[in-house]
Amino acid sequence: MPQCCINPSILSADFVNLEAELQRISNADSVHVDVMDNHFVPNLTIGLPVVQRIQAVSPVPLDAHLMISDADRWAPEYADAGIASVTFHAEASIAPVKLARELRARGSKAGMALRPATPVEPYLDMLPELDMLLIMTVEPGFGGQSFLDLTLPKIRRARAAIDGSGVGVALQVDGGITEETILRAAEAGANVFVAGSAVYGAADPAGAIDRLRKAGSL
Ligand SMILES: O=C(CO)[C@@H](O)[C@H](O)COP(=O)(O)O
Repeated sequence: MPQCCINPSILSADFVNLEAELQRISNADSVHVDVMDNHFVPNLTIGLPVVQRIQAVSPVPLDAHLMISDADRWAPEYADAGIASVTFHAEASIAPVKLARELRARGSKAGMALRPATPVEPYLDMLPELDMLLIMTVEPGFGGQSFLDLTLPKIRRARAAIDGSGVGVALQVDGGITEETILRAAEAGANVFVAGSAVYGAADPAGAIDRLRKAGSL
């Protein structure tokens, strides 16, 4: 039975009533926070002080997805701030193995993300250094895009490598996850699912999370 985590993107939340918004999605396993710097991606969101504020009032752990340049410089600060899981982009790191080790040493889970066009093979040797591998299923930068089916073979290859390695790395997908696409991603081998629009576009976000869990169950 695959683990099925739904991580609604907090960026759609009402920041005035942040605590209440987070309570509406407290049946999620974690809250996925999109940090963008208008450099690694063409969009600008929030930084560490706001992420810390979200963490202070969140009923579930945070999963910070850093879509920022110079990950080696910035990601350890998120770990130092006590963020439960910190994911950096492989394309933004000069020394990804060293960075993953540093995140763990500072008390966070270590996640690494790959853009849709980045192959997984060059990174398979470092699976033991990771708690989570994120395969982006849209081009990072914006919510509301369509799921890219062309990423499915890469998800399958990553699943085979994780199973073959015997390490317990979670395989996360992010982008375009809906009640229609989640099963395809699960069948390919993903077991952690980020859903933004599908949750916050619904009248009942908690109900949407339950429906996604059901739709993605194998
Ligand atoms: O990081 C990203 C996009 O860059 C994602 O987290 C999306 O923000 C998820 O939103 P939907 O695709 O579910 O609307």
